[in-house]
Amino acid sequence: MKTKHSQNQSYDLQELNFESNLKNVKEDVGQVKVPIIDLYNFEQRFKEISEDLWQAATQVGFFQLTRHGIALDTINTAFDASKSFFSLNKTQKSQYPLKNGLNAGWEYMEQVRPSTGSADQKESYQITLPHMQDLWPNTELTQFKQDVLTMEHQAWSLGMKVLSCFAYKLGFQRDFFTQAHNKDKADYQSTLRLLHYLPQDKDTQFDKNTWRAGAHTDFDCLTMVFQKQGQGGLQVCPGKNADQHQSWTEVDAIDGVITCNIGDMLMRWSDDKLKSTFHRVRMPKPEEITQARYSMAFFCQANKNVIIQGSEKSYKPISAEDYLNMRIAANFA
Ligand SMILES: O=C(O)CCC(=O)C(=O)O
Ligand SMILES: [Fe+2]
Repeated sequence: MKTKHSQNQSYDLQELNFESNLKNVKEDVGQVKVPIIDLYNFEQRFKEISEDLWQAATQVGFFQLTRHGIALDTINTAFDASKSFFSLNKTQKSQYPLKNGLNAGWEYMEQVRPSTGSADQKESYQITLPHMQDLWPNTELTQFKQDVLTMEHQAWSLGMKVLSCFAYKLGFQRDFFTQAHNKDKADYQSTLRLLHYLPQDKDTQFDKNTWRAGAHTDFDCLTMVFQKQGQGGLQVCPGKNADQHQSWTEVDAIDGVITCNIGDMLMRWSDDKLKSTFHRVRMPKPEEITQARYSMAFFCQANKNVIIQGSEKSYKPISAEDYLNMRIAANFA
């Protein structure tokens, strides 16, 4: 477990200063509607879907996808693989440790959010394809790699579909973001993250700074979160700028429905048109306290050598590698 770092630290990135000074947010649960977008008949309905996604991403920053083409079976198989990995004992899991700065491997309560200064109550295993050497638990789990790779590929494909709609609306070629998230290149850095939020002992008391995942915005272009029915707790707070904060709204956890949010990389790339949104995972309620929560998140992160800058040049150009490194450094000691 890592030690706390100062909450009033100052960072080079404006995004991180927002995050470390996150306050003024009402603690009541709000009523913001998270738009639901049906991707049925994607090719034929491309323009209509693009308008719906644009509306959701510019107004709210969070949306949920239905009829997106990833079979429930694929998702459940990946959840089963995830559960089997986290069920290994610590000695087994520690053979596959998180590689420094590379979003690959296993960590246990190592992520400290700038907004809270204390460790998230979770463990995670991350898959970033070019960095998986020695990280697959093939000896313990013979089917794991295959099941997880299937999920990774399908999540990437869907992410590229959604991003093609944003490319179209931003006036880029439709495959602009697909080129920028090229799986065949060594500098690919999109990540599938398996998450296990820890069950808690009934009698443990936590202070109000303890979270399953402390409030944050994501570093990437687009995040897709897979949740399981009955394992809720994800909350969002629309409005990126700390002055505009409203209140937190709980996002429904529904099997097969994918919850998406815009990350800071795409907010920059769109000259702030698309909204990256604060979110967090609350601690379990008393009646849920002994229950674990499993989720999976796919982070579309542009390849390392891609330069992030929008057509209006509102931000200085920065490579996706430098951008991600600064964000990872602020979260992992
Ligand atoms: O587990 C969730 O529902 C959200 C996870 C998340 O926000 C993250 O890992 O960035
Ligand atoms: Fe997140």
